Amino acid sequence: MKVAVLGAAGGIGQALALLLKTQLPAGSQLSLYDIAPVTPGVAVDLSHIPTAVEVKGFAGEDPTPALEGADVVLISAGVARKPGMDRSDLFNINAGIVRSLIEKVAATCPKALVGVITNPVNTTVAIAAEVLKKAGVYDKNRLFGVTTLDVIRSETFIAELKGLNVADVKLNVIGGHSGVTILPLLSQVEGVSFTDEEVASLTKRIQNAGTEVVEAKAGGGSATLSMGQAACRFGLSLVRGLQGEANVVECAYVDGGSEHAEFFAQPVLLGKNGVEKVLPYGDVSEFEANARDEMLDTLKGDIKIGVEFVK
Ligand SMILES: NC(=O)C1=CN([C@@H]2O[C@H](COP(=O)(O)OP(=O)(O)OC[C@H]3O[C@@H](n4cnc5c(N)ncnc54)[C@H](O)[C@@H]3O)[C@@H](O)[C@H]2O)C=CC1
Ligand SMILES: O=C([O-])CC(=O)C(=O)O
Repeated sequence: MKVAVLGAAGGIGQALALLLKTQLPAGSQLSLYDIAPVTPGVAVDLSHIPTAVEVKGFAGEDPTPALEGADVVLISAGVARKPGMDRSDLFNINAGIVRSLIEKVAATCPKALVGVITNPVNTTVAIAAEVLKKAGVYDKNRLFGVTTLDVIRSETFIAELKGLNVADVKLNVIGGHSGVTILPLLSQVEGVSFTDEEVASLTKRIQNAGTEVVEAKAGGGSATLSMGQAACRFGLSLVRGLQGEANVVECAYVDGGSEHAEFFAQPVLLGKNGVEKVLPYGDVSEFEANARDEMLDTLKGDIKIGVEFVK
């Protein structure tokens, strides 16, 4: 199994690479690429950790050597937010970065499963899809916007609020990955009940959790360590699916035939071809149904910007 991380010298990339070095199945290859010249050194550093995962690092303008033979590609290349910015403010720089990296993926490893972390995810995934379509290699089952951070934040905040063992908290987070498009389905958490006030405040906290980190880091960037963990969880789930493990389910932002939007985050069953099956996200409360319906104009607008960028 070969996993490539693009943006590997960054805050997310280095955390993710460390977790993958220690958690990928024995015999895997980890391929690190970033424009930053430090990247081969990051790989040398990681290579001293005694696990049966081979690490190689590549820097420079061309990601091709890092992508050759990749089964999974995780992309966190790009710029991160500073206080006062919205995720959509990253579009001007990150749209072009994602477009050129996906062009290389299309040319080098078109069958790879691709997880896009780079913001604004609602839009960068649409860009990736259009680039893959242009190259004639688009397979909707192989492209994912990584929304796992919304899921792990929800699990953490719910467990904290309700005094639960976080390992027991499971829920779907649907929609997209910014502001009101992030919708945790709190009504589905088993064994707890929330007051209307708790639902409103917890939903808002989860939607604004990225900003919570951006403000706390005071100009030093956005979430990197929790995102490294989230991307590792998602990347390992992709690998487990590819290896034929049964019942591997994650929420992700996919082109899954949703009635709501062209791309929509919801649970998917992962397998040897990426998405084996798009799963229903289940019953929702009245609050959640309203929040879902109200987000759709924003989400569709974000998607349209991505499609138009490539066309
Ligand atoms: N999907 C999600 O839930 C989350 C997404 N993000 C996003 O992830 C992205 C990365 O965040 P950080 O790692 O904190 O940023 P960072 O600035 O620490 O790292 C970004 C890395 O990308 C590299 N890079 C820039 N252009 C490149 C190119 N053309 N090819 C290869 N590498 C390139 C830079 O050299 C840098 O090492 C941001 O867009 C951020 O908004 C952040 C947190 C959560
Ligand atoms: O908020 C940001 O800019 C980074 C991000 O996507 C998150 O932490 O959820």
